[in-house]
Amino acid sequence: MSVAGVALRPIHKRSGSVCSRSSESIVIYLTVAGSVIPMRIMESDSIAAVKLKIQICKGFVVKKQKLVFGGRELSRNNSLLKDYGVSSGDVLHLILRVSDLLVITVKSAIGKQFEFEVDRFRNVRYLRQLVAEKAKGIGFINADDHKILCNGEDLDDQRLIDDVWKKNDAVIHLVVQKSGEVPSSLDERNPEKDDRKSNPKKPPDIDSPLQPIIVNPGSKLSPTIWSMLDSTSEGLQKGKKPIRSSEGTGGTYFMQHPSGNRYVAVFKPIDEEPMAVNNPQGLPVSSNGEGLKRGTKVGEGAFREVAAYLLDHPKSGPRTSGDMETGFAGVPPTVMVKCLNGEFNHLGDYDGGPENIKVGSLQMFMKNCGSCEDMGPRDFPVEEVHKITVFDIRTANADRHAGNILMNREGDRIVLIPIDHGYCLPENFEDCTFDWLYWPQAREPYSRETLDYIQSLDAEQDLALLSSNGWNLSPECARTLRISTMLLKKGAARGLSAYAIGRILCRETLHKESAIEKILEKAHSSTLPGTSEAGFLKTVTDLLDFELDKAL
Ligand SMILES: Nc1ncnc2c1ncn2[C@@H]1O[C@H](COP(=O)(O)OP(=O)(O)OP(=O)(O)O)[C@@H](O)[C@H]1O
Repeated sequence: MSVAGVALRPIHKRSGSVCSRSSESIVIYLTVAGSVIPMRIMESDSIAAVKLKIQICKGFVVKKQKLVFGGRELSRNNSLLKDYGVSSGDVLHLILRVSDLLVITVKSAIGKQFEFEVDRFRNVRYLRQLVAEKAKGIGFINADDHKILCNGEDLDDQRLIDDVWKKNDAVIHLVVQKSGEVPSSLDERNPEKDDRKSNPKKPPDIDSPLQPIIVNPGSKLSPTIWSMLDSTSEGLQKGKKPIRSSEGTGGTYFMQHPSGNRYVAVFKPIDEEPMAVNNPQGLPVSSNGEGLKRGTKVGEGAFREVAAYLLDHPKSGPRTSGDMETGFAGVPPTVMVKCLNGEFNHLGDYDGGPENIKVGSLQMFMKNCGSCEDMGPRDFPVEEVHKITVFDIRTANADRHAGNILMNREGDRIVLIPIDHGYCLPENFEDCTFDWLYWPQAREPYSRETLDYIQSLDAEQDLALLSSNGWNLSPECARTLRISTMLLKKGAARGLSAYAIGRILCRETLHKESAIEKILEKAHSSTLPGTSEAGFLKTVTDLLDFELDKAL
């Protein structure tokens, strides 16, 4: 992944065209990182065109932009600004998804060159450890006894990579040079910078800064989840601070391993979700409680994250208490926790008291080499795409863009890891969007194994599972799960592809209702008031059968 994702200077200045006045143009105001930028655009511009203009005039690359207006993400690129109700004088919030990973090239004094992808919030000490590891492999001895220079300057171990990068181009060129005597441990080199040394008696924020929230005492957490909780908790107790991700619209924190050498988990507090009171991106608080996607509520994202993990059954069947198996789609293990730390975004002063405790989802940090946004879909294995399509269809996911699928390499094979499920199981289908719909793999038939998995799904069992874990879905969300599961099973049984099934859930344009929305409308108008849920679903089933037969 390249750091050149967000160019901070205008990429191209064109006077007299996109940034200039026109008789049909309107002025909107973009708020970004605390500043307000007026922009002249055409009312009939599509969202894609506006993003392109922002790129041309302001230098922020299109795929790193998220626009929010009136509490709603302007996520459909082919829709027009006016479709979303934007008019002259309106204020749009621009959120920039800056990548956390930087590509760093390190050159040794003897000309050997290494390339690393390093999180921008890591420090130089961490980079030196990476160099040492790599150097060992090629017999380059005592690499740890070298110093790292950038433009001739000796970089202190505690300097953040982000800080170093700011003064440089897309790639940092560092030189590793043998030093006279470099102390091997951080404590020897700069004791006052280690929290524990400088203040050995400083107590941890609370006795146990992190605790799982277990609603049903009968349900057991898996050893994998316990190990994630233990490492995160120990990391916090050792002063390893949560590090806020620069990506995303909500507060997402990387939780460090006690060694400080890697991340173990990702914490998302409910009060920092988009449009919640403590959102660190400065999004306005939701006026009606609705989240960024239609049919979701602010503050429920963390529950949805946990529900996604619980519902992602392994191939062998529904997750039982304490189960460690990876789910069919590979949703990372996720649990609800409470956590206390001064690094989180707090409205008032932080005093470490009980009112500062945050509730949110804690998800295992998954090793990755970027997201599906970073490359075209051509090389993704069909089965990897299919497992995501199965999950998204059955949960009617309203936020499946390519940035929410991480990629990892296992040998030559690319493995896809679905993340960010805070908008799955919405109350309605209005904002269902699947980026994979236009990937070629979505048109391939499902394999026998996938078909068997799909037929094993049971929405009633799923609802009971969520309920036993403390989340009783609202009747509207439960209906979504029932209908989506039914659609997936019926479509797959007819031999339809993920594309053919998925497109029934998605709107083509902002105001054109999807097939499933039309079916629900028809079902409503053809059932009498007071009809039972089972009766209503029977009508939906008949209409769905008709729609699916049309797709054959
Ligand atoms: N389980 C995970 N393992 C590794 N990295 C993760 C994980 N979850 C999230 N991330 C990283 O954190 C970033 C922000 O997380 P995420 O996309 O879930 O936040 P968000 O605020 O919900 O985003 P969005 O604006 O897309 O809704 C991701 O782009 C990804 O790089």
